[in-house]
Amino acid sequence: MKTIIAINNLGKRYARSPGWALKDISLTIHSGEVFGLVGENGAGKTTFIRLLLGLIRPTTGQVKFSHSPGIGYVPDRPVFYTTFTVTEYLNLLGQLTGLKGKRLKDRVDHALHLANLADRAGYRIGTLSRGMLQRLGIAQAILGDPEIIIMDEPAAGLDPFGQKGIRDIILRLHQQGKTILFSSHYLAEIERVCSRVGVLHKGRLVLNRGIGELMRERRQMVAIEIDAEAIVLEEALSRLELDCELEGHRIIFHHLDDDRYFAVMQLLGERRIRVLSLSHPGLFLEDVFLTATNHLERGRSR
Ligand SMILES: Nc1ncnc2c1ncn2[C@@H]1O[C@H](COP(=O)(O)OP(=O)(O)OP(=O)(O)O)[C@@H](O)[C@H]1O
Repeated sequence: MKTIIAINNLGKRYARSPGWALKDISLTIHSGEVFGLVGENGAGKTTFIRLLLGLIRPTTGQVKFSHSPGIGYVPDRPVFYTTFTVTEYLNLLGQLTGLKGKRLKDRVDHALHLANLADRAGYRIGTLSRGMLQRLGIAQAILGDPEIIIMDEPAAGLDPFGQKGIRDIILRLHQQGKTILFSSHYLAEIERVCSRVGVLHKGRLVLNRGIGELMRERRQMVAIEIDAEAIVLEEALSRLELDCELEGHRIIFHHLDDDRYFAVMQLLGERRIRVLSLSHPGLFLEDVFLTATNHLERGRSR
């Protein structure tokens, strides 16, 4: 895999701010990957994106690009001239970046098509819905055919249809070989479109893993639903030294091999507790996120 962005020991401390907004971030972005950045409010996502774009200067470290790739940027709230039509606006932007003639028309048509806005081409921007505006933000970012596209919470505030619209565009861009980096609060979005996820927590990168790798690990996770409150087994399970969480009537095991599985079944048998179902837990990335950011109160019933 070819490195396209190498980030080394990146840190940012804003003037007159007591702490670090971002600290010790080292990360490699590969060409053609879709990298999703998650983190709670104030975790440092926007700061990271601004540093990548060179909009602010790092306090420590550096961002190196393998060559000079074009970069398209979709801010979290793109601002437009609302009296322009969609096509007029994209034409103007294209002209400002030096496009003209057939090439300009082709690029505008391509951007409209990719952002699923072709049927709104003649509409005034002021009449567009929130989801359409967000897609117009993507259309303007891809107008110059950049190699890298960086988006700050592209699906924020959109309904499920709007979110899916953004996901579809990201997947289309990925198919075209673009390198995409975006931040999001929607874990389902990250899970569906990203090849890798990074979790920022209080300015630090606490997790940086491939989605495929996380999926494989997930297969070792097993949730057992029982006909009793799981909390009654807390002591016995901790004596067996099992890595698990108790949630209502569910016990979630992180790595349940055959021997441990047998021990658990024996324990349940002794207590006359019935197993209602066995499954792989559902909210996969949410668990990963919560564990990485230490919010999960392990072993406690909720
Ligand atoms: N211009 C600034 N001056 C001082 N502090 C700032 C500035 N911009 C951001 N911060 C602080 O840096 C930290 C990281 O903020 P940042 O906006 O990067 O987080 P975020 O993860 O994007 O949050 P959100 O999800 O709410 O957008 C926060 O504590 C924030 O208050």
